Amino acid sequence: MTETTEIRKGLAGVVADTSAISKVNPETNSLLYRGYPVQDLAARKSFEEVAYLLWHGELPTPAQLAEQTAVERVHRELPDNVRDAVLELPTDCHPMDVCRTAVSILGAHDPQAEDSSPEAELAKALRLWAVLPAVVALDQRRRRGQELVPPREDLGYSANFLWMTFGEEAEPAVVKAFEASMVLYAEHSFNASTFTARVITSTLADLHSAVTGAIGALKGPLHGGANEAVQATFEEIGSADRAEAWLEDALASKKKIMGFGHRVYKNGDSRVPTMRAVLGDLAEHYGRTEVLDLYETLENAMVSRKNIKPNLDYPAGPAYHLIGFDTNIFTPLFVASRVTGWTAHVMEQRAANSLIRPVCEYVGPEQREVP
Ligand SMILES: CC(=O)SCCNC(=O)CCNC(=O)[C@H](O)C(C)(C)COP(=O)(O)OP(=O)(O)OC[C@H]1O[C@@H](n2cnc3c(N)ncnc32)[C@H](O)[C@@H]1OP(=O)(O)O
Ligand SMILES: O=C([O-])CC(=O)C(=O)O
Repeated sequence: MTETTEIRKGLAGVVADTSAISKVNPETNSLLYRGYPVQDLAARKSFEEVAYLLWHGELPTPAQLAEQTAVERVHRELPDNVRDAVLELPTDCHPMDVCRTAVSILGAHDPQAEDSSPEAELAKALRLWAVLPAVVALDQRRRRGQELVPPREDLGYSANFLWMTFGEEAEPAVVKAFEASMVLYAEHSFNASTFTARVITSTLADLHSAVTGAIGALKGPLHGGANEAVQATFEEIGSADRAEAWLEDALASKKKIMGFGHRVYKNGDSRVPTMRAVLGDLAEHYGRTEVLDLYETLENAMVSRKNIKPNLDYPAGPAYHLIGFDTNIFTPLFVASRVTGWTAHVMEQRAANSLIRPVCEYVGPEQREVP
């Protein structure tokens, strides 16, 4: 390396490959999945249709959707051996550890684990997507000392997810809100967890390994873990009248404010307006509009103090809290959604693979003799 080598810490701004799956445009503050604006997909399409779009590049015809739905509904139940393994895990480990472990075990049992043909990759992606709600729901229930609730084949993906988690049918307004969050979380180009999945795939490792690694990358609070951290912040602050003082203290002690800022968007996150509206609907639905006061006060204070805007995790955290999910389950909800984007990227990477292996500038000691 020469003295003029430019080092891009965190690969910021580095264009590592091409992708046809989604386009994040910070200039226009837009996000397209396969060309479609995400806010329009969230308003008009089901999560099942969006999953199909991400995997296949086009929205499904009714027949294609019916075929995918039939497979998804058959694979909703957690196999006994995976369920038993999950139940063995300590209840004080993080639910992301449970997700990561469950996906790894599912891979070990998958008959097509080592088959990386496009057909097998798609089949594995679909099965994993279908079964993840059962992992998340089981984990929340076992921690609460509740019985497992089996899936229902007569419900759509989101309604069934809520059914398995809470053991009762969710109201349509809640299903709609949850569904929108699943669509918004599904895909976001070369974010850290997706890039992790692509790095793992680039070594020709299997799809379950890529998703297991991606879950590890998503867990951190600088990425997916922020939605949980936002709820913790809200609980620490307590009420809107304390938000400004809390923020002053937090900034004075150089704390990162979770749910704010983004590596790519510098003027707000394209998904926030839609998720903020969803949070507003949920707050009205549950009669909890005081949450919105705190939300707005903290956002306004952060923008006026630092000019840093919220990211998707900021409205998603309190929205999931209102629905009734335990805080430590929020990032696994992100997993259940993002598994669609991750696996679309696994397939795209495999179709035009090159081992991902950057270089670094060595700054350790010069060569020396072993004493
Ligand atoms: C769905 C998602 O994964 S979205 C991301 C979720 N993550 C979070 O919400 C965690 C909080 N946010 C952050 O830590 C950051 O904004 C990141 C990691 C998301 C992006 O960070 P980067 O692009 O690397 O920017 P970086 O962290 O260098 O921040 C640039 C400056 O803004 C400040 N900044 C950025 N975000 C925040 C924040 N949330 N709170 C306080 N200051 C912040 C940094 O301290 C830094 O200030 P400095 O130049 O005075 O040192
Ligand atoms: O793109 C990123 O860096 C993080 C993000 O918003 C996401 O993965 O949804």
